[in-house]
Amino acid sequence: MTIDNKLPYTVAFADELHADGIALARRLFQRVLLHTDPDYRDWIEEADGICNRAKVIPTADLKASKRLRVLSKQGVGVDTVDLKACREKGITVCNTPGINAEAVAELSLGLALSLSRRISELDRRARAGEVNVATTVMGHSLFGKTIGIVGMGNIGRQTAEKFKNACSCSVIAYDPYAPQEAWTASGKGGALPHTRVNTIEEMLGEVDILSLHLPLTPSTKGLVGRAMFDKMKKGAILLNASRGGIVDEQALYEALKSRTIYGAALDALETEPPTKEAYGTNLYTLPNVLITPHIGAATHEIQALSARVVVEQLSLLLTGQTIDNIVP
Ligand SMILES: O=CC(=O)O
Repeated sequence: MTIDNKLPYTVAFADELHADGIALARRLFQRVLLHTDPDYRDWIEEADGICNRAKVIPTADLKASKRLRVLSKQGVGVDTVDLKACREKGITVCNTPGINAEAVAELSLGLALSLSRRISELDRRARAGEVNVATTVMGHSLFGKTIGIVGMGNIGRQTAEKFKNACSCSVIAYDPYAPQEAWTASGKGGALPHTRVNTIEEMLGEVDILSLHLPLTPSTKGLVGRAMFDKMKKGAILLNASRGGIVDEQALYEALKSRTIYGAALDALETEPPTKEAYGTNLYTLPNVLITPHIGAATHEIQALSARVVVEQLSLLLTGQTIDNIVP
């Protein structure tokens, strides 16, 4: 600590993080640089730590950094971080797994409800003054349906629980790496007798909803494509609130256009943020697609909490302490 009781470090915010995190950083650290500040570029010379959310920090900047020791990332996915460059520079990377889980699970349930009950479509049509829409349009119930979860980490497990508790859905799940408790225990008491399968293919013909909760890695890139859509039920919907690159978007477009599957709700796309050019092409033109701009964790509560954790973890690591959430 220095005379003003602040840690003698400069910390940069590369991205928009919740004001609670920034306020905490201002209380803890001697200098805080926001990406909107004119002197933000100083971070390369001066920052000991950097807080980030979704921005890709250029590899050249990481390599050029003079003092950077810790990159503290909000959220669980680290596909936007050049981990190799960080490793080579001795920069420790940490994230905030688990904190987002409830919010992403809530969104997944919301997307499924909106798609199957056609909520956003009918909202648009009601505003456009279409009459008798309520009597001429029908959706599908979620009650009693079967959801297939791919990836039983924190988010996949919460999603399973939400669909089961809210809509009495049966759960089939695939995750070769998840620990035993993922299959038998719920967070809120009571057993969750999920059916476990050894391959994704095994569940495809059974599920009404296929929900993806995986990281984007070389082995998951393009994992969900034509071969899988062809095996799904005609009435099935795909939910993706994880990462865009996991789904082959051209194959999805074709499956939706030909009604091989019923619909898709996507909070994650291969190109983010969705560009102006992309509107009006492919997926964006289809009525049976719902798109949200990667808002899985975008609640006031979760953003405030996880921004504070990002800063706390940064201060622990800069002061030589250890934490659980270090990314290997
Ligand atoms: O996308 C959000 C996250 O990585 O947690």
